[in-house]
Amino acid sequence: MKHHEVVAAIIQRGDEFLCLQRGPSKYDYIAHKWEFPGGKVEAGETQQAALVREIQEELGLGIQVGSLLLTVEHDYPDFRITMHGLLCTALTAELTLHEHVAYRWLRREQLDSLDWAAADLPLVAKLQA
Ligand SMILES: Nc1nc2c([nH]c(=O)n2[C@@H]2O[C@H](COP(=O)(O)OP(=O)(O)OP(=O)(O)O)[C@@H](O)[C@H]2O)c(=O)[nH]1
Repeated sequence: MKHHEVVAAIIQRGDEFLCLQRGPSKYDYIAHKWEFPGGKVEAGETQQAALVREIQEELGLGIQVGSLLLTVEHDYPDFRITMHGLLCTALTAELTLHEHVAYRWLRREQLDSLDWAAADLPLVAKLQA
């Protein structure tokens, strides 16, 4: 089965976290789910560089990458991911959705109100712990 190394940015602003909703997908278990922005790490790229690149591409946002919150191994029916969730801060205020369909800034205790991608549930649980 295919395996991807993925980085996800848990972007904090004050006491709120940035949550993004994916649009349609060929995989129904991913479509319209909420996630932290990010994507696949390319060959030869560091996790930090991949995250800065993805957040610029997806949101037009500059970020400072901080520490690792958690690495999650998750098996979806058609592929596997190793996802590193890194704590980040936004360097700019404005964001534009280039790939996602919606965004929300939510406080810790509100995070479990969203329909998250399955791989993100351990990240959400750790933020709420
Ligand atoms: N970015 C991101 N991907 C996640 C999260 N949770 C999760 O299961 N994934 C999955 O991890 C994979 C990451 O791929 P992506 O589509 O975001 O990455 P990418 O932009 O590099 O992909 P592409 O250029 O191949 O379209 C997707 O299958 C996505 O569904 C998450 O919180 N953030």
